Formats: sequence, structure tokens, C-alpha cells
Amino acid sequence: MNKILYPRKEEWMKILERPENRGEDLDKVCKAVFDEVKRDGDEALKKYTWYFDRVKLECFEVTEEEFQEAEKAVKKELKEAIRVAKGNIEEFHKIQIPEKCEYVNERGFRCWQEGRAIDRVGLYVPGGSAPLFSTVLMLAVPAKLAGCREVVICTPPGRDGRVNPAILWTARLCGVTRVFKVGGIQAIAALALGTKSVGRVDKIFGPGNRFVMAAKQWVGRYGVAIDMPAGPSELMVVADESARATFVAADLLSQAEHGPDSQVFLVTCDESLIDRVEEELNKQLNRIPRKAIAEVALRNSKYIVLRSREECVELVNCYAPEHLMLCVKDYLDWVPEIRNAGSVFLGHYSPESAGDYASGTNHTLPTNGYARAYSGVNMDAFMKKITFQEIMPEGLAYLGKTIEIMADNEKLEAHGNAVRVRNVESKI
Ligand SMILES: NC(=O)c1ccc[n+]([C@@H]2O[C@H](COP(=O)([O-])OP(=O)(O)OC[C@H]3O[C@@H](n4cnc5c(N)ncnc54)[C@H](O)[C@@H]3O)[C@@H](O)[C@H]2O)c1
Ligand SMILES: N[C@H](CO)Cc1c[nH]c[nH+]1
Ligand SMILES: [Zn+2]
Repeated sequence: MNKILYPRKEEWMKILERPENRGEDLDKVCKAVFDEVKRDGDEALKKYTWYFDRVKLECFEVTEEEFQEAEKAVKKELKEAIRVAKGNIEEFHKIQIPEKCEYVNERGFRCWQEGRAIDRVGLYVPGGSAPLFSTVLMLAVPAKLAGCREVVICTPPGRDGRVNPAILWTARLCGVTRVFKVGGIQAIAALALGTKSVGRVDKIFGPGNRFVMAAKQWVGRYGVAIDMPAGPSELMVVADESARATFVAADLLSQAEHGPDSQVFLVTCDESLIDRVEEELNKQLNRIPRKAIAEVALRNSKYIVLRSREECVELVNCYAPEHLMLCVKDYLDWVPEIRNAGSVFLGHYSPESAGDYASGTNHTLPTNGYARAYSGVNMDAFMKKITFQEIMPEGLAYLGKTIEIMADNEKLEAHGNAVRVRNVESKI
């Protein structure tokens, strides 16, 4: 990780650049895969599952037998951990369910808004380099709480053509019965276009690598919605002299180990902290099995020393990290100033991995600067808000003049007429 000391603000954008996409033309790959899935359906899924995942499959849907094997394969201890996490995720998401809200005008009309679940949702569960069964919880729990009618999962098959048993067990636990062994761009294309095996959905959810993220951004062309761009993991840790180097190093590695495109930053005004964290990070790096992946990610990552707390806040808002950790004494004082971040972890005992798994917040979060404009997955993502209005004759008599004047001035006579005919009739 490079160390950057007291950079000038004009240099920040360059320092905070996300990892480059290595010269790949992702749009070109997406177009090719989507066009073929549209034309050839399941045959294209077979072709690309072989091409990208090196697996030959004849059938994509997970069978009842495979679910039963998963039930046996997952250890009791893991089942219990998943149940605990599910309980917290459920509790935190339940309180987000939007309530009906109503505006009543005493002159004779009322308007209200009610939430409705999206009918058909497709959940993408990453599985390229690690089987993220925790993502099943993060997506299936809110989908079920919202009341979505059809919930399906797509996840890449392993080299043996099977889905990790913990993914299947968690899916069943959450009430999802249809799981398809298809990953990457071809999975997103299948959910957006529909094939004989995988039905088309109304909205696609879930994180993934740069290919999955590019494919999700491609589906707008087909009238299918997505939750948000949620790509390679990011973490920005802001720490002061009260921070513990062992903790900070562990947190940085926890996100660096996700993939070669991950990016982590340590931002501080205490230059000596960086040397301590670096020493710890090198020690801990040698002890993790995904050292090779983390090393690549650390090349995209930086230590940054700034002059003041104000500069730290400004840098955070400029980068808009997926995850922000505030490892500082007075963290609650910082909260009102944080404008751009996906999810924030406060103090020395709130590791980012708590949010990844078990505390209750959702780990599907905007990356690549999209935290400036998007929220992470929450109950709203699975629901639409429909507005209703009921206008009584006296209400229309009262509103009529306003509508007519506005319609006339927009030169839309027929709009005004829709009011005039009613008001004339109600006087007769
Ligand atoms: N933002 C979030 O909320 C969040 C949450 C969890 C995980 N993540 C990220 O999800 C990612 C998971 O990545 P992963 O790779 O392990 O699994 P993945 O399931 O996202 O991607 C695997 C798929 O990528 C496709 N692929 C691989 N190489 C390709 C190529 N050259 N061209 C086209 N397609 C190709 C394959 O079809 C494969 O099935 C990580 O980057 C992690 O940081 C993000
Ligand atoms: N940190 C990831 C989001 O960027 C989520 C995750 C799942 N499992 C472990 N971590
Ligand atoms: Zn993680």
C-alpha cells in the first residue's frame, strides 16, 4: 500500500481513483452475451457457463436431491450461526417496512401512498471465488418480508457443477426454492431476458465482480430494474491516535481479501499510526489463505495522511466509500458530517465484518462512488410506492379552477375539459 503524505486537494481525485478495468471492453462482452442469450436462451447459458466457469451443464436448476444433500452437508454450528444472523437481519429490516401515509384536505379530497412488493425478483449470489451464502440472507430476507411473489436465485456453479451447500441450505431456510446454477453476465442476462429454464424477473438484486456489475448496468435496455451498482468491495478506515493497529490492519485485510479489484484506504492525521498498521498488516497478511488475492487488492490501496479532521471528512465524502469505519474517539460527533457512504461502522469494536454477516444491516451496498446517490439494499428496494386519490364532487369544485388555469397555460385543453365536464354535471 502506498503512503501519501499531506496531499493537496487538487490531487485527491487521482489518489482516490478506483482500480482500472484493465483495458477490458465490458460493454462489448455484455452485448455479446445478452444478444446470444436473447437469441439462443439456455444454449447460450450452456456455452458461457463452459466458457467462463469451465463447467458443462445440461440442466441449470438445483434439484430437490441437491437441496437434501445440502441439508446433510451443512454443519450444525454453521446452521446455528446462520439462524442468529438471519434473526438480526429480519429484525432490522422489519422496522424499515414503509407505512401507509395519507394527506386529507378538508375541502373534499384525500391522497395516500401504499407500498406493494415487486412481483418477481432475481437474487444474484456471488460464488466465483468465495461462496457468499451470507448474501442469500441479505437479499432473500427482505424479499420475503416485502412479500415478493416469485423469488429466484442465480449463483455460479463450482467446478464440480454444484452449488455450495451453505448457499442452498440458507436459500431453503429463507423460503427460496428455485436456485439456478448460472453466474456472471450470463446469469444477469437470463434474469433480464428469460430463458426456458430461468424466468424473466422485474428487478435484479445483488453484488458481484466487475462483470456482474457491468451486466446489471446493461439490463436497463430491457426494461428490468436493478437495486444499484454493487461491485468490488471497498473500505475506508478513518483512524486517530486512539486506534489499535492490530484492529485496523485486520479490517483492511478483511475487505482486501474479497478480490483483486477490492480497494482499501487508511486515512489519518497521525503519521505514526501508519507505520504501526503497516507492520501489523504485513504480519497478518502472511497468515491469511487468500494472501495472493489481498496482495493484488493492496496494490490498489493507500495510506493517506491529512492535516485535520475537517480534511478527513471532506475526503470521505469525496470518495463515497462502500464501507466507512470511524475508528476515532469522538465518532458520534462525526456522524452528522458523513454525507456519502454505503454503511458506517463506529468506534473500535464495530468491525466491518459484523455488517457483512450478522449485526442486521445489509451488506449489499453501492460501490465505485455510487454511494453519492444510491442507498444499500433495504426494504424500499423490494417495494414500489403506489399513490391513490379520492376526490369528492365538492373537492373537484374546489380544485377545478386551479387545474383549468394550469391546463390552459400548458395549452392542454383536454386536460381542463376532464374537470369542466364533471363540474358542469355536478351542478345539474
Ligand atoms: N458491493 C457489495 O455489496 C458486495 C457484496 C459482496 C461481494 N461483493 C463483491 O462481489 C465480488 C464477488 O466476485 P466473484 O468473482 O467471487 O464472484 P461473482 O459471482 O461475482 O463472479 C463470478 C462470475 O464471473 C464470471 N467471470 C469470471 N471471469 C470472467 C471474464 N473474464 N469475463 C466474463 N465473465 C467472467 C463467471 O461467469 C463467474 O461465474 C467481489 O468483487 C466482492 O468484492 C460486493
Ligand atoms: N464485504 C462484502 C460487501 O462488500 C460482503 C461480504 C459477504 N461475505 C463477506 N463479506
Ligand atoms: Zn466482506
